[in-house]
Amino acid sequence: MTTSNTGTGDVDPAVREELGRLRDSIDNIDAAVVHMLAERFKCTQQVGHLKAEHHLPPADPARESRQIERLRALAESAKLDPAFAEKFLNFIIAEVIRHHESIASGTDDPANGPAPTAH
Ligand SMILES: C=C(O[C@@H]1C=C(C(=O)O)C=C[C@H]1O)C(=O)O
Repeated sequence: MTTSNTGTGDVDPAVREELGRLRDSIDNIDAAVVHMLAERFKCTQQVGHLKAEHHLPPADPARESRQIERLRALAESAKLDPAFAEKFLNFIIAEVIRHHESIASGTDDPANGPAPTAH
């Protein structure tokens, strides 16, 4: 019978140390991703308010196509799976469009980010 390693077993200390070092980097990267996404959503919330104010549609498929082409090329040169990069961007854009629809209909959650200041 095989036993699964739950992470609490008798692991070589050198392996445990290497794992801990790698996980520290993963935690730093995850924090950076969260901060970058938060900044991106701050911008897209402002775009949403601008669009609602000027009666522009929430989604812009032509812009999205250009972004996807660009991101796929960037992913390829970074040795990241372009299909994954595309899926990831589409996932984010879908959420942004949902926010833009809520802003346009006046049902947006203020927790998603403030309206831009008056100009
Ligand atoms: C942010 C915008 O709105 C939508 C969201 C996009 C995004 O998250 O990058 C891109 C295009 C639009 O469908 C925009 O038009 O720039």
